[in-house]
Amino acid sequence: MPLPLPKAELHLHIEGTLEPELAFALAARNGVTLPYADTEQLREAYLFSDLQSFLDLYYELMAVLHTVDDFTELADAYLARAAAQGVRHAEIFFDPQAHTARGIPIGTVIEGLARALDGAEERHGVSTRLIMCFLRDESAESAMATLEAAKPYLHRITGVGLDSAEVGHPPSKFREVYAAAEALGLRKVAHAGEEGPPDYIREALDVLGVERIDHGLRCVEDPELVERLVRERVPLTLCPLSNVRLRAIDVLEDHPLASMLEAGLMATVNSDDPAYFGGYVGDTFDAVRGALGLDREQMRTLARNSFEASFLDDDEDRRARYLAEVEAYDFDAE
Ligand SMILES: Nc1ncnc2[nH]cnc12
Ligand SMILES: [Zn+2]
Repeated sequence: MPLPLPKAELHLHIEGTLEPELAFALAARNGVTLPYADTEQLREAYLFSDLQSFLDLYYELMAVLHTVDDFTELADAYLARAAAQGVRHAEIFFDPQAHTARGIPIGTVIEGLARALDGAEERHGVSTRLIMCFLRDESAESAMATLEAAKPYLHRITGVGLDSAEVGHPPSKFREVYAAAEALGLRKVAHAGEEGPPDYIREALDVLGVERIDHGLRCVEDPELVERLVRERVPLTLCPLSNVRLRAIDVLEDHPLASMLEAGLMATVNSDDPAYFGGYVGDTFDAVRGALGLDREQMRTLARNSFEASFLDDDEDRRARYLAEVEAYDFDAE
């Protein structure tokens, strides 16, 4: 087997890596009854009409996650899969409010994930960072309380993000929370322009001061915004398979990724919620290459961008090693 193109994954919800098999195993272990007969019936529910229809199932299935070990097992399974697809570095989102709302302490979630991440280098050859996301369809007060509750674990957390149902929940709702996160030394990203309008991307930059935009797909509707994103080299963590499954675009062949690269945008390709959207990040690279006819240099650019956009600023030697691996990658050996 040839080695896959080395890459970083920058947009990955760990709860979105919950495969049906693990969901049923954890349900049995924790005495949770799922409203699906088996994994096959569960998979049949993976037909989404929009972001909300996915989120309903995503939050429902989280009911199987209870213990520190559950979170460790979930993250370790992701890291094994990601490593096999060429991921050398992963910046992993988690949704604490989706667990604390069910009575699971935030410490259980973070300790569980951190145990898997602590072993990731040795077990899988993957370096990691953890990004704590606030649910934008919950209140700003709830987000602030979550940030407060995370204070004993800040040494584990690199940054904050913003996810869940986008439309009607503009970034500006979280102005104070992001200011507080910045004061704590946390890096900042936010989902914007997935289903929401281009102005949400502007707000994420101008009001929240984010360093990357998660998705950012709808920037293409606004040439002035595209020009700014190019000029400021703002990374976009695109998730093409997610966009198809959540009906933001009809078919992968229609995805604007190629034209975004041609426009000079700092695009990266990621999997979002791979257990639900039909592929991990290596599968996603393969899919866009095939559907959009990307050439080898475009693929190399995507890999290079992923490391350049990563939060490896505290470990520039490592970033340089990864970038050297990208430049040395031999497509002829595939
Ligand atoms: N694609 C996505 N958009 C917003 N919130 C999410 N949570 C998990 N996946 C998400
Ligand atoms: Zn996402």
